[in-house]
Amino acid sequence: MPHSPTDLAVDARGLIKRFGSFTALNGLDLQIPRGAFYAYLGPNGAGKSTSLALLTGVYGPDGGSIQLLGLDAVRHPLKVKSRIGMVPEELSLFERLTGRQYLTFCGRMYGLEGEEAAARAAELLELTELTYKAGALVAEYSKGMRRRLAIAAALIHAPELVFLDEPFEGIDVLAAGVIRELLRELSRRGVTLLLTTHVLEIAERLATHAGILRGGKMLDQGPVGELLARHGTASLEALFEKLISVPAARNARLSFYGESPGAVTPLRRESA
Ligand SMILES: Nc1ncnc2c1ncn2[C@@H]1O[C@H](COP(=O)(O)OP(=O)(O)OP(=O)(O)O)[C@@H](O)[C@H]1O
Repeated sequence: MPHSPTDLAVDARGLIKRFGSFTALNGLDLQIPRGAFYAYLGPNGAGKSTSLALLTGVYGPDGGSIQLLGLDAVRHPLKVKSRIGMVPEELSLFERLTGRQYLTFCGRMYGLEGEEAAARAAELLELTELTYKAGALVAEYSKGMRRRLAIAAALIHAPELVFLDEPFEGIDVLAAGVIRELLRELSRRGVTLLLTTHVLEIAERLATHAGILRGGKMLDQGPVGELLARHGTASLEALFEKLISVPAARNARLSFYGESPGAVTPLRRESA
């Protein structure tokens, strides 16, 4: 059954984005029902990060429309930004603040009173298991800690819709479990989540809905059960393989290694 626009947290239609003569998004449609946990899947270069940059107002689209939470995101960017959260793939945090100061600063940027921002920062540090690092400068955080801090920062204003671009990148197994639980809890509370990941096992565990894009176009999207049934596949991984053609690299040759161990052709040195 088609969704009415008010049922949709994200309703992007015909999105176009060009970089010079290259078309990165080529009429992309993306629909996410409110409350869904949407796995946004596609091979490297499919256009996932570019489309998230458009949805969150980093770039303007060259064509198409974007409705977020029932609002036109191009015409009302500030109203929309106050209700959405984003964890980008490339993090740029304020290195000379401590983790606690950074989160409190983010809260203040969204208009929270000082005490409220500090209280929320403390809760989020606890939830992302960063309390023990709260007083250290962000510059001293490891890659996984930085990502967890970015997730905490994206939640400080209690957004109704959160975009997470590769949130599990660089996070160890235990911390990944903590973040997965945090995302599940948000989902239970009705927050709409979009997650990009190349680890399909994560998508498999969390997603209620999925969309698969390639070459800047949506190949198919919908509730996970319906998608799998439609394509006769048993898992998102099988669906991904079916919809995305086998990369050319699989048929490429490795000519300069021997067939068996030790059979590598030795380097020939130019004689002096
Ligand atoms: N600033 C830019 N200038 C030129 N081309 C760009 C720019 N940003 C992205 N592209 C191109 O747009 C296409 C989509 O890139 P994008 O980063 O959105 O892909 P992605 O699906 O997020 O990939 P990945 O899984 O590798 O993160 C790619 O071909 C990329 O080379």
